[in-house]
Amino acid sequence: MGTAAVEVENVVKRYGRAPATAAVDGLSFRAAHGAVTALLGPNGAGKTTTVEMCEGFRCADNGRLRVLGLDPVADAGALKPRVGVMPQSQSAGVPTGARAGEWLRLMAAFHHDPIPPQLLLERLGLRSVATTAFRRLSGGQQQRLSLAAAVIGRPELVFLDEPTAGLDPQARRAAWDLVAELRDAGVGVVLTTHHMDEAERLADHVVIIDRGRVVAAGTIDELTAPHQELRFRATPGLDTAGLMATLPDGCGVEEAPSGTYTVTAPAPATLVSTVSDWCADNGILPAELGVRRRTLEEVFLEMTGRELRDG
Ligand SMILES: Nc1ncnc2c1ncn2[C@@H]1O[C@H](COP(=O)(O)OP(=O)(O)OP(=O)(O)O)[C@@H](O)[C@H]1O
Repeated sequence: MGTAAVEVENVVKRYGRAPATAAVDGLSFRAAHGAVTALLGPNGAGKTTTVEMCEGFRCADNGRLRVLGLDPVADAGALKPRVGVMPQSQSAGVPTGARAGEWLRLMAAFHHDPIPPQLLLERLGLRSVATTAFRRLSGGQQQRLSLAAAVIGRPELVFLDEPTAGLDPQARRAAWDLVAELRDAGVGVVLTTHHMDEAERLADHVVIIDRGRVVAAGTIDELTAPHQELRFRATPGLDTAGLMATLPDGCGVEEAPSGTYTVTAPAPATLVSTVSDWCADNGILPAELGVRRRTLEEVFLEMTGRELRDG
C-alpha cells in the first residue's frame, strides 16, 4: 500500500485516571484512498474512540495518527474542508429547530464545490421532509441527514460511525449506494458497523477490533477463505473418529443433527476429495455434499468470542 488516507500506529487511549484497561490499546491499521475500510468490533471495543481520534476530536495518549498525511489535532484546520464526519449520535451539532434542507444548504455554503443539497435530499429520501425541523424528523431521517451533511463538501475522506444504525432496509440500500459511489469517485471511507452484511457488501478492507486492539484484518476473502466447511448427509452414527484420522491436523468432524456431518478445516485443505475417498472406502454414499466458506459473522464471533460482555 502506498500513502494511506489514514495511518494509525500503536495508538493508545485511556479514559480517566490510569484505568486498568485502555479503551484503545496499541491499535494499528491503515485505510486506503478510494477504498472502504470497515471497523468491526463488539460494543465497547474502541471503534468510536479510534474514529474520534482520527477526526481530531480526541487526543491519543500514545502512538501515531495521520489523516491525509496530517496530524488530526494539530492540523485540524487544514483537514476540516477535506474530511467528512458522520458522528455516532446523529443529532451531534444540528440545532433541533433547523429544517433539513436549510441545514444542508448551510453546510454546503462552507464548501467551494458542494454536492447540490437538493440532490442529496433526493438520493437519501429526504425531499418530503426538507422543510421539517430536525427534532421532528424520525431517527432514521436524522441519521440520513447526518450522512448527507458528512458528504456534501465532496470530501477526500469520510468517517461514518455506524452510518446505517436504525435505518430501514430501503434507506440502508440508499446509504450503501452513496458510499459505493463515493468510493468509486476516489473518496476514502472509514466506517464502523455492527452489520456484517454491510461490511460484506461495502468493505474493501475489514479491521476487526476487540478490547482496543486489532485481532484480524484483511479483505473479506482473506478473512473468510481460510475457514472452510464441508457438509454432507449420510446414515446416522458414522465413525467420525475414523474420518478425523484421515484429515489434516486441526480439522474437526461433527454430527449434528443426526445424519448431518460438518467437517471444518482451519486452513485451505482438500476436504472434498479426502472425505469422498473416505466415504467410498467405507461404502458410504454422501448426499448433498458441499463446501462453503464461513461467513464474516462466524469469523467475527470466532475472533471476538460468543459470550455477551458485561461492560
Ligand atoms: N467519554 C468516555 N469516558 C470514559 N469511558 C469511555 C468514554 N467513551 C468511551 N468510553 C469507554 O471506552 C471503551 C470503548 O468505547 P467506544 O465507544 O470507543 O467503543 P465502540 O467500539 O465504539 O463501542 P460501540 O460498538 O458500543 O459503539 C468502552 O469501555 C467505553 O465504556
